[in-house]
Amino acid sequence: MADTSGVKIHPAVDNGIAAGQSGFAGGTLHCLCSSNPVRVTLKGQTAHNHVCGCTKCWKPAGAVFSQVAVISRDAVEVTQGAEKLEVVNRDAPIQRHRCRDCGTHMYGRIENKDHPFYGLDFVHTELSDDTGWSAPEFAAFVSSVIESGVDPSRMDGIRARLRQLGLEPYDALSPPLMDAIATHIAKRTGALPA
Ligand SMILES: N[C@@H](CCC(=O)N[C@@H](CSCO)C(=O)NCC(=O)O)C(=O)O
Ligand SMILES: [Zn+2]
Ligand SMILES: [Zn+2]
Repeated sequence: MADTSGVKIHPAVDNGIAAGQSGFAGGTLHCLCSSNPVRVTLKGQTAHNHVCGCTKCWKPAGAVFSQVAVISRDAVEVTQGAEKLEVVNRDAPIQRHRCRDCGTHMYGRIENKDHPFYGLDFVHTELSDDTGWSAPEFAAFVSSVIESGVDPSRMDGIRARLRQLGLEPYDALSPPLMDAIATHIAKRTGALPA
C-alpha cells in the first residue's frame, strides 16, 4: 500500500468530503477579486461532480486537481461583472469563461451542438459560500497531473489517497460518462439506432 500521508488533492476533499443536500436549489459563485467580483447564479443542483487532473480545468492555488461539476446551461446566469469575463480558448470543446482580473474560471460552456455534453456547463462549486452542492464522486484524468509537472513517482500515492477518499481514479472520465459519450457517437454514426 502506497504512503498517502501528506498527499494533497484539493481543499474541498483533503479534510473529508461534505455530502450534498437533497433538494438543494442552487446558489451563487463568485470569483476571487476582493472588489467587484464576477458573480454567477446557478439555479439548481449540480451533477457529476468530480476532481479532475487535466491541465485545462481551473485549480485553486497549490491544488493538484480541480473540482468540477456540470449543470444545465439554462440554469447558469452571470449576475455581476460580466464585462470582466473572457474566454480562455475559443477553439477548445469547453469554452472556459474566466475573470480577466483574478483568472478564476466562472463557467465552461460547450457551443458545439454535436458534442456529447452539449447543454451542460462546467462549474467549480467551491466558488460558492452556499452549502449543499453535490459532492465529488470520482477522480478524472488522473494521469494528466503529470502534464502539469507532478513527478510520476508520486502517482501511486495520489491514486491510493483518491481511493481512500472514495474517489475512484480514472485516466479519462468515469465509466458511465464514457458510456454516454460512446452512445452519443454510436447514434451519430448509425452503429446504434438514434
Ligand atoms: N491530458 C489532457 C486532457 C484534457 C481533457 O481532455 N480534459 C477533459 C476533461 S475536463 C473536465 O472533466 C475535457 O473534456 N476537455 C475538453 C476541454 O478542455 O475543452 C490535459 O491534461 O490537458
Ligand atoms: Zn476576479
Ligand atoms: Zn478537466
